[in-house]
Amino acid sequence: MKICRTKQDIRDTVQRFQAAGESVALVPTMGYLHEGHMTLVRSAKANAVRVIVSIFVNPTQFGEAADLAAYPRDEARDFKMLETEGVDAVFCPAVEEMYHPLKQTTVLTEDLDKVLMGALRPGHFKGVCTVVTKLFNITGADKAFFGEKDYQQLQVIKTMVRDLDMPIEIIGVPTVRDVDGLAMSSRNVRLTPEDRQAALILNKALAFADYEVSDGRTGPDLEQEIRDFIAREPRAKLESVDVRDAETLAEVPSTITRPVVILLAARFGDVLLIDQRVANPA
Ligand SMILES: Nc1ncnc2c1ncn2[C@@H]1O[C@H](COP(=O)(O)OP(=O)(O)OP(=O)(O)O)[C@@H](O)[C@H]1O
Ligand SMILES: CC(C)(CO)[C@@H](O)C(=O)[O-]
Ligand code: BAL
Repeated sequence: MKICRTKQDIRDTVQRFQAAGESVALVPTMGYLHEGHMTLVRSAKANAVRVIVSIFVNPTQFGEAADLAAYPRDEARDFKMLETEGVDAVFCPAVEEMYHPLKQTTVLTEDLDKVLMGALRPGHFKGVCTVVTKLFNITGADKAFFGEKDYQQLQVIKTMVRDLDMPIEIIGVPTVRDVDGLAMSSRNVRLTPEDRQAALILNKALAFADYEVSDGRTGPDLEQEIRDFIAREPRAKLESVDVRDAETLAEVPSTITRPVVILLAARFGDVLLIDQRVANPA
C-alpha cells in the first residue's frame, strides 16, 4: 500500500492506475477507522479495480475547537487496517499541504447548507463540500463512496456533483451497526460506558418511527412521538428530530407516498451522535 503525503504523489499514483486502464474508487475519511469505513472500502473494491482512501481531519468543517481537538486519531492502526483490506494507496496530507495559506474559495450547497445538521453545525457543510471538491480534484478518482449514516452529507455531495458537473460517480453505502444496534462512529470511543448504553435509544427510536411510518404516520405528530420516545432515556440530550423526503430532504406532507428519512441528532455527555433510517409508507 502506497502512503502519499503530498497532492502530487497521490495524483501521480492515480494517473498511473488510470493510464493502465484501471478504474479508481476513492473513500474519503477522517481516520480512526472502524467496520463502517471497512464496509465502504469493500464496496469500493467491488466496484473499481483500484481503491484509494484519504485520511484527513478537516479543520474547516468543525465548529467547536474542542470537538476538533478531541477527534480521535491513530494513523498506524488505520494503515494496518487498510493494508489488510488490500487498499492500493492512502492519501494523508498535513493541513499545510491541503490548504494554501491565502485560500479564499469555498463550495456551498446554498439551501442544504442551512438546514438540519447545517443549522446545528453552521459552516459544517461548506467545509465538507470544499474539502471533498479538493479531494476529487486532487485525486481525479472515477467514483467515491460515502456512508448513509451521514445522510445529509451524502445528499449534499450528490447535489454538489450534479450542480457543478463534477466528473465522478457518488455511491452511498448503508449504515453499519454494532451488534447491539449502535451506528458505528469514530466518536463512539469518547462515550462513557453509561452513555454508550444510553445511546442505543437512537436505533430503538428509529425502529419505532419506521413502524409508525409504515402505519401511515408522518409530520409534526410523528416527530413529537419520536421526541417522547427518546425522552425515556434521561442521558440523551436531544438536538433534533426530523422526518424528511428521503431524496430531497424537503419537509413532508401529512400523507406520504414516497420514502422518508428519519434523522436524529443527540448528545450523550459532550459527544454529538447522529443516526438515520429510511422508511417506506405502506
Ligand atoms: N457506521 C457507518 N456505516 C457506514 N458508513 C459510515 C459509518 N460511519 C461512518 N461512515 C462513513 O465513513 C466516511 C468517513 O466518515 P468519518 O471518518 O467521519 O467517520 P465517522 O465514524 O462518521 O466519524 P464521526 O461520526 O465521529 O465523524 C463517511 O462517508 C461516513 O458516512
Ligand atoms: C467526507 C469527509 C471525509 C470530509 O472531510 C468527512 O465529512 C467524513 O468523514 O464524513
Ligand atoms: N462524519 C461526518 C464528519 C464530521 O462529523 O465532521
